[in-house]
Amino acid sequence: MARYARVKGSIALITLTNPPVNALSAAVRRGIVESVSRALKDEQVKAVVFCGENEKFCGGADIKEFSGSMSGPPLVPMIHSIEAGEKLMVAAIEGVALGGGLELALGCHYRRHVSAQEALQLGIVDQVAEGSAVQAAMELALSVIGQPLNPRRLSLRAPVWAPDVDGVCDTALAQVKQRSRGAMAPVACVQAVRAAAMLPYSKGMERERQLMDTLFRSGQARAMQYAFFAQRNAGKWSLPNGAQWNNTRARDVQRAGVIGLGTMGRGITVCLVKAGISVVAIETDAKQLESGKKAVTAMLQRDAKRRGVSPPLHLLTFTLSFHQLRDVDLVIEAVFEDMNLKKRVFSDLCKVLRANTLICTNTSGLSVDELAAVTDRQPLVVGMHFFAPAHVMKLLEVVSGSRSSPEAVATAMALGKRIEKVCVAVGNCSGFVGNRMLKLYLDQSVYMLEEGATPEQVDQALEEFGFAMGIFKVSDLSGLDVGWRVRKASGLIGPDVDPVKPSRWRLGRRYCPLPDMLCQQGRFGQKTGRGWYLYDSPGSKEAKSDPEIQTFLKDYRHKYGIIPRRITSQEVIERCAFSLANEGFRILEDRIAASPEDIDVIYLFGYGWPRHRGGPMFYAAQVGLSVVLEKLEHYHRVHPDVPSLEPSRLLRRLVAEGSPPIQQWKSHIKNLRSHL
Ligand SMILES: CCCCCCC/C=C/C(=O)SCCNC(=O)CCNC(=O)[C@H](O)C(C)(C)COP(=O)(O)OP(=O)(O)OC[C@H]1O[C@@H](n2cnc3c(N)ncnc32)[C@H](O)[C@@H]1OP(=O)(O)O
Repeated sequence: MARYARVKGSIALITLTNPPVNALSAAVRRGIVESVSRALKDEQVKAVVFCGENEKFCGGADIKEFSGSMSGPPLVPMIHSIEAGEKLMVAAIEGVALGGGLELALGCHYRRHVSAQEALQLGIVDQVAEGSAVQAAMELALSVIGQPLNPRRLSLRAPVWAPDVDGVCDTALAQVKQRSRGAMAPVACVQAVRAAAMLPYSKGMERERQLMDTLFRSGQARAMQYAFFAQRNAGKWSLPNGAQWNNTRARDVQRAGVIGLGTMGRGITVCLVKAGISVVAIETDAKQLESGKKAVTAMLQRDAKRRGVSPPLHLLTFTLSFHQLRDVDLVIEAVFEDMNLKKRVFSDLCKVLRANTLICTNTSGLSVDELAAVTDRQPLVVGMHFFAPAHVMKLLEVVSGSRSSPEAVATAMALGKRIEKVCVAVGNCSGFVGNRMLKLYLDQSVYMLEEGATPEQVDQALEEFGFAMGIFKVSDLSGLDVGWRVRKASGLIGPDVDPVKPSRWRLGRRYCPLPDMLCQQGRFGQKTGRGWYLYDSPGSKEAKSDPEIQTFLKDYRHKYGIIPRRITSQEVIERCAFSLANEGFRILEDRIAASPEDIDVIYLFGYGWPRHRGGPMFYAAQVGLSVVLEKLEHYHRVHPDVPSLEPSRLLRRLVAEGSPPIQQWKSHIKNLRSHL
């Protein structure tokens, strides 16, 4: 809707009213068209000022409408009629002016913005005002009423022609194509800029419309719209006992403790302090404490310098003494990923913490219930699974154990939001959601190496699909020794395993010993300068093909009598993506995740899944569930020794029920026990 009011005698004030961000829904567009027409007809009105309710100009087109049939006045003709209007039009921009909101502002003859110095420099706005933008816009309108409008109409401006504009666009296009990894919209943006710079206004607009039509109809647009709402819905968590985001109060956290100042503990400390929370950071070793202190201080100083503020170092206490934790509201344990060590820390914490202090564990997959069981406060224990580097990565899995209280979950979710993470509440199982699925994706990748692929081929296929980095590059970055240690701890590698020709069969299923064999050679990835790839020196980042790995793989296949075959990019994507989705369906069956959207958000923000592909569950829906089922059945027939390739019950059920849209999957999961 749009509200119309006449103010200061000669000004029509049109207020966009569609909370929370005044998106341009059909009703809003209709309201604008009617209000503009009224203003144009009213002889007393000399100028029109547009603003948004609650000091938010406009968040753009209403994305919710994109999935249905569009009704109401179309956006572009509406903006054209404003621009062509015979009365002065001014946009009073406060808060946001995004997408169609910015277009509406650009259609006006004058603009202002409350904070965007950069927009001023770019010539997008004419003045930056302190105080009320609406008042400033009205004063501006009154001061320019009567001046000719044609020079203010953007459609009448000559294209910005530079002699080398074509070359500049070619260069930009090449760069964008490389960076966008298959995403169509960034490429179309450069093409639209080229059209704007080189063609007359109407032709440029026509070209933009064509580009927009293509994008609008694409699966990528659907994926991005889905990802947008999935991200926002993830915050609206619910537990089977009825507790949910809007009926459970989170506790206020003023002071927190962080246990362990390794890579994760340092990143978590930085996040908390940046959000204004006092942190007591604990180490057991003086040297480690000192190096943690230096690293955290340096990170905060760098960040503060970038933002032109002073680093909040006064919020930090570094200590070797657990007793300093007695006043904190919440503790995040971030010690080494070792169950016994974590249990010891949890018992020690209970001796010093107040009885009502929450204990959170930053584990990437250990049982939250098992850890909670050693404490005197099981309802106050939850998992907070951060992703490395913790001060950079947006994702936080909040793990609700079987005895975690709604208040503890609410507090961890609220704290995550406060430190600007995208939080997803998940249930407790080995690996939770993200790493439980990752295991199967990693398995498929190494099986393909056994069968004939190289790390380069697998990575290239994944990067062409849109991942920022292929799985083998990611493994080198995170360190191959991490998984090796986990496999040792879980008994998959031990004294019984032949070090020269290890078995390819463990726990009744196929096992690929290649990663273990690499670790035995000291190839831990970037940190040792050698992993699946070769690096110039330990710690360097540029991955180069390593002929030794090619020979190693050849020898390995020869040793085990494997005849290598050509593996296509299609097979790489199918085996990786469909394995992920298949485990995602099992996770939904087990009720470890509340919805497919939550799983997709985890993969988008924690594992580099390309946004223009929505997430593994959305991708499966887009490819078609019956196709995914057929492919999984095929791969399971070919690899009967890989039970995880067997299609999940839920996938079969959904296909049998006619492959309903992803939003309806939840209602097809009935009578299954929930862990959330
Ligand atoms: C009819 C014409 C069709 C063709 C038009 C072609 C040209 C125009 C294209 C566009 O305009 S596309 C849309 C461009 N706009 C955006 O992409 C903005 C997206 N929104 C945001 O980035 C953020 O939401 C924000 C505006 C910066 C606000 O961020 P904040 O963190 O303050 O709040 P959120 O939690 O993100 O959002 C609050 C609430 O509002 C809903 N919402 C936000 N933007 C839109 C929108 N454009 N359409 C519909 N709904 C929107 C969001 O889902 C949240 O809802 P709830 O979760 O609270 O229900």
